[in-house]
Amino acid sequence: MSALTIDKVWKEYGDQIVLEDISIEIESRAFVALVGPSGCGKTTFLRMLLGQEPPTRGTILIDGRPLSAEPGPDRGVVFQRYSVFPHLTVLGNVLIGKEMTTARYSARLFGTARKAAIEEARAMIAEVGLTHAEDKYPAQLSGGMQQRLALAQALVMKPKVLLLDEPFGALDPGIRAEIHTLMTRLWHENSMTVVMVTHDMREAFTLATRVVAFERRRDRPEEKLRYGATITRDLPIWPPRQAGRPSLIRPDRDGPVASGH
Ligand SMILES: Nc1ncnc2c1ncn2[C@@H]1O[C@H](COP(=O)(O)OP(=O)(O)OP(=O)(O)O)[C@@H](O)[C@H]1O
Repeated sequence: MSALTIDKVWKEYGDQIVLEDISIEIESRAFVALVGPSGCGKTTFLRMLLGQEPPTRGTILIDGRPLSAEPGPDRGVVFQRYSVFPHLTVLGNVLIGKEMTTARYSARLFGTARKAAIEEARAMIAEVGLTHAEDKYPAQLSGGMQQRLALAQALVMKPKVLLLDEPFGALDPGIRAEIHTLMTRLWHENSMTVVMVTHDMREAFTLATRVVAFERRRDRPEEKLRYGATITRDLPIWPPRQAGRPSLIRPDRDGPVASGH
């Protein structure tokens, strides 16, 4: 389970109201694409789900319980850039999360614990197609490979909720299509709920189960500070997609495993 309940959430910075009265239930294993004009508070919303920012008012629950005050291993995040550590190799980047949580002070694992962690990391690296690049550093990877690495780094921690902030926004169209296929597979195979901010409507409709739009209802310059953005649309994708199940209508394209049609 990994359902999110956002109930009457507001976010204000000083006099500026950024988000206003946001309420939404996100069902377990959904893939929500969040769209909206620049500056309307999409990243702020993700940061609240991550636990980096508290709401000014309202509550956010995960599986019925309040979010912990700090980002925890139950939530993973991938940004458009800079999610990975430049001074660690591919393997080091995927291992670091385990090392930090298991060996809190030394950030090093030993013996069988280390062996098990390395095995898990290698399996995850294979999942995202980077086995041949295990010893490379991020600067030696293409943009698409870096984002695959960022996904592996987040997913090895088995997050219940994966938060994506325009993770594919800087990639070329061809590479983006490839990584969309990978993302779809990862969503089907891993038990997680995904919330992704994107500027790209095509991406939203390609990947999501539901597209949610944030917008300011009143946007005159003198009203900008007094009214925040809220949810103005909430569109389920048709035909419906369900994690782990092929789509009824396009099983060849929209499912966990390509059927070879
Ligand atoms: N820490 C902060 N302190 C003060 N204001 C902030 C802070 N973080 C965000 N804001 C303000 O909140 C508003 C929303 O910013 P946010 O980055 O969430 O928008 P966005 O929808 O993600 O934009 P974009 O699509 O351009 O990335 C902006 O006006 C920004 O200046």
